[in-house]
Amino acid sequence: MTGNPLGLALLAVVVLGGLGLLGWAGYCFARWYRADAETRVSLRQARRMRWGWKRLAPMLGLAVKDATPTVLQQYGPQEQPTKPRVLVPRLRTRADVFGVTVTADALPQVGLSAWQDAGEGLCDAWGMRRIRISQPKPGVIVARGFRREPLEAVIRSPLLGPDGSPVCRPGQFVSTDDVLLGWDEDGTPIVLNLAYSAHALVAGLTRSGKSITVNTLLAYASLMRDVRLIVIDPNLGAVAPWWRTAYKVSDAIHPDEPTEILRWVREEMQRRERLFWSGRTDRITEFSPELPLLLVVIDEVANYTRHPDRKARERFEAELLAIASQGAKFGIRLWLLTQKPSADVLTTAVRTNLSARICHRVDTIEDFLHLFPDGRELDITAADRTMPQGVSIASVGDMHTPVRLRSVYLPTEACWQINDLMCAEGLKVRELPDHVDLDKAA
Ligand SMILES: Nc1ncnc2c1ncn2[C@@H]1O[C@H](COP(=O)(O)OP(=O)(O)OP(=O)(O)O)[C@@H](O)[C@H]1O
Repeated sequence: MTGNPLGLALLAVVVLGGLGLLGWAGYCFARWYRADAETRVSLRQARRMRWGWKRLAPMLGLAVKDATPTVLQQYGPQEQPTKPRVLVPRLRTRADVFGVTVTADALPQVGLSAWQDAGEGLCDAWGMRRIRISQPKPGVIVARGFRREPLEAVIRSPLLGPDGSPVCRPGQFVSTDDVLLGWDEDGTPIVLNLAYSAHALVAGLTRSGKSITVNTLLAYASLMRDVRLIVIDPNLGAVAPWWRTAYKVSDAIHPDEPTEILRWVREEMQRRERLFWSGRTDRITEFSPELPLLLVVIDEVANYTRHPDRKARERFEAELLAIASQGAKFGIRLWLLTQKPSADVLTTAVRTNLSARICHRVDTIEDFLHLFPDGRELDITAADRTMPQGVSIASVGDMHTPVRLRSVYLPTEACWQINDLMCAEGLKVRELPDHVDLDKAA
């Protein structure tokens, strides 16, 4: 066979085909292996959709008959009339935790409106709860099928493995990496970029999901090698997991200690001002372990801004305003959390500088309007008793209009575990307070 060129060519084709098949099988296995349980269900569903497509498309009027004879039919024997061919749009599928996205070629007479008419049939045949059909560009149809509603699903943070323990390592991220906050109702990921964003305000009634949303931010930030965390929380809830590793922490109820921390931040801003001269710039855009981005998170800020000690309260507010209005260009990011976002909690001067807004369920439309002044024109509101825990109205980054956001689920226990990891790598900054005995608590 070695001397036979045809044999050699055949052997090469078989070997290459075999290798291609092996590569494809490897790719499918890797995709399957890396997927979580929900994505695996979607992957199975996507396979069924592809297999049944040739039969389904003509039934739903998404195929066309082409009577043009092929070259063979044209020049071959002409005894029988040529049978029209059935053209079915080519289908590509992409599975994710919510369902399957189908991309198909539009055919003549089978454009967007034909797909929209077939929407209900597709929904039933593909076993979806909802389907959204769009045409992102001429000739391409996208049908997004939802097995699960993104706003109803509880989706664990990608920082956690299937058993709920962290699958991340300290220093894994940098401030320019996107932080996945959650998904909107169409399953579009909502991300935040600490380096390119500014300050933020998070509001919502108690148990509406503020801490879980901010856990994600704190967890990613603590794993960024060019970010330092400063956490202030009079209720201890948000600060406790980060007590050992954050750069500065406070659980004081009186405003004086937090004011001291904010004063240090403001002095740091003054120190950084010199860099503007040497760098011939008016803002810091690049961060490093030596010049880190400072993320300041203050939970239940109303505790300080409405504290009965008027003088202490005013000192706190003065520092807060200085950081809110000037801090961003010096590499400071301020995140304020409050149950009630009213004017007596945060002055308009502070509030207008908090450009990212996340509003979990609030009591009144006025509370919602404090975050979204044009809220009456929106068709969504957070003053809604049916709004589930973990869902908010959010406007972050360069979003044009606010969206409903389902935050990823990162429970506080997981934050403790991430901090255990950091401590194991020698990143402990301080011991837990004297009165805390973790062994006893366990
Ligand atoms: N994204 C989410 N996915 C699933 N469940 C969530 C989510 N967010 C919140 N929850 C549920 O809601 C509960 C309350 O959330 P969280 O502690 O974040 O509320 P909170 O607004 O911070 O309350 P408080 O102001 O009292 O601290 C959580 O224990 C969890 O069970």
